Amino acid sequence: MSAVVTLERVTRRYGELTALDDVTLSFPRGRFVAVMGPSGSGKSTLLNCAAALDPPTSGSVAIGGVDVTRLSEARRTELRGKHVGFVFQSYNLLPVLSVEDNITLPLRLAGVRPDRAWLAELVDRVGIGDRLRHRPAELSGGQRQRAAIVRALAARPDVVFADEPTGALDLRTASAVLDLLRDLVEDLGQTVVMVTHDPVAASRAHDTLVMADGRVVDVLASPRPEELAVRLTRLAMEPAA
Ligand SMILES: Nc1ncnc2c1ncn2[C@@H]1O[C@H](COP(=O)(O)OP(=O)(O)OP(=O)(O)O)[C@@H](O)[C@H]1O
Repeated sequence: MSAVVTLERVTRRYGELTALDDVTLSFPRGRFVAVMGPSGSGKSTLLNCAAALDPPTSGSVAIGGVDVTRLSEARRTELRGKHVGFVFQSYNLLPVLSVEDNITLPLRLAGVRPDRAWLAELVDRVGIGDRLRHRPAELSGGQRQRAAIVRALAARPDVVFADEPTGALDLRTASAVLDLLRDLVEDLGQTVVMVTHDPVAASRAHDTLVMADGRVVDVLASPRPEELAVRLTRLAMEPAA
């Protein structure tokens, strides 16, 4: 399995605090990987480093074979625009733009011509074809997240990072969005890395990384939600090293 994103001995410190502690891992192409762990264990820091948003204090990160730790801020921004997609808990859609303009905005900012056939396929797949001319406020939470998923995939990125993508959704809508993400991985070979606090959400991924104190302490293949819940409860009860 080829790796889309590779972290080699990545450490991220904030002053005295080590948020990410010598992490080496890779995200294989076409996998859906969940990242779990207690609050403060380093999940967001891992995501930010792996997505070239935040440079590590030491170690290296490669996306699509390019060592992003050696790039200038401007080149990292350019690389993200073309190779990395993002999905957030709060959707991050611009309220004044139509859904369609929201979807194509990152492409236009990155100077990439939208591939209309690809966008039509994505829109059709996620089922928001009749909502493109609406403003985000006129959509349900689930529809907004579907629009945000189309936006994330529009540039055919190497990898999509999703930070609590179902955190603001009710159970049924969340389940449908997770099905959609899993289908995009299975059918299109997309790579998705998802941070979540929800063991049920994580159980829909192929693999789950469990973090504690800035390290990856477990990699579980297709874990059951109960198994994850027990593991996380134990970690939350363990005193920090
Ligand atoms: N910009 C920052 N400045 C200083 N400390 C930070 C910064 N970002 C994160 N930290 C610290 O780094 C550690 C890891 O934070 P991180 O946000 O990665 O954890 P997390 O697992 O995502 O937590 P949560 O589940 O609560 O979002 C925490 O102790 C946090 O306080």
